[in-house]
Amino acid sequence: MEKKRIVVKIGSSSLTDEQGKLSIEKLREHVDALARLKEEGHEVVLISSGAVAAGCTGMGYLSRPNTLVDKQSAAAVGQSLLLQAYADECKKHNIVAAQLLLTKDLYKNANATISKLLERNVMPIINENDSVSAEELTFGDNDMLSALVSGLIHADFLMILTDINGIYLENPRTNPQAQKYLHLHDIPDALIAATSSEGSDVGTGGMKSKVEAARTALAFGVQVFIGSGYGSEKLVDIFHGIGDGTYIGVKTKMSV
Ligand SMILES: Nc1ncnc2c1ncn2[C@@H]1O[C@H](COP(=O)(O)OP(=O)(O)O)[C@@H](O)[C@H]1O
Ligand SMILES: N[C@@H](CCC(=O)OP(=O)(O)O)C(=O)O
Repeated sequence: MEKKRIVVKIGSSSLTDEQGKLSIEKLREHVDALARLKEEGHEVVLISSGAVAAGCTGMGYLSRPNTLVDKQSAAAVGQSLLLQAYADECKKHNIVAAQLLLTKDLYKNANATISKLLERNVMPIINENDSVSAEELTFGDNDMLSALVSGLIHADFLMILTDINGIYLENPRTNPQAQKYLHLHDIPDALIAATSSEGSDVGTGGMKSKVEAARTALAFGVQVFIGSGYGSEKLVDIFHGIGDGTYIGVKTKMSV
């Protein structure tokens, strides 16, 4: 099978429990799936949210804070916990993890480093450098960061994992009858207008920021999947076109 360069973005909603706290069980399942993707011979880059959620307990916050400085402080506490958890789980698969904290001004400087890490079979784990970002979520959020990084490193595929299994005509939490898109060739303006920025309690940007990110990634020639999945085969399944979500810019079955 041809080696592909794959960027996987995991949102806060896919890393937290019902109380909004970092779930090591969920994180472990993601790492098992990332390891399977690497076993298939692909280069894998992870963009992971979750620093704010992981840091709330240490800061004494009962729920996700609203002010910028509170979120930045929670991220400062949570980022090290998040990375330690990833490093521990990666080690079980003999994967070395590397942390990159990027800002909008300087993210392009990471290109050579990411390439070198991939060359050495190390898995880059990227987040925004929340505690020094001048304004909240300067990339828009990690969805846009994942699209920009995908373009920067000439990725073949961007997989955006979230707590909902694809793009619906309307937010299914508001309208449970809403129809789901299985495949989109591109992201029309009407879809961006129709999607909501209302997300989960722990997430940022809702589906709107994901479809905007998908449009950016497509413009760079990167194929996109937005959806969810369970178990260690979920990312391999997404790659093979049988993921539970919406494929954008690709035929549902990828050639392998
Ligand atoms: N049209 C839509 N289709 C699917 N989900 C939508 C739509 N509009 C809004 N959403 C919401 O987007 C949420 C995912 O966004 P978010 O909470 O930011 O996730 P993440 O933490 O993974 O980035 C879903 O839980 C869903 O309620
Ligand atoms: N950088 C922040 C996450 C920002 C963000 O985009 O969150 P999400 O919508 O859950 O992907 C953090 O690590 O908590």
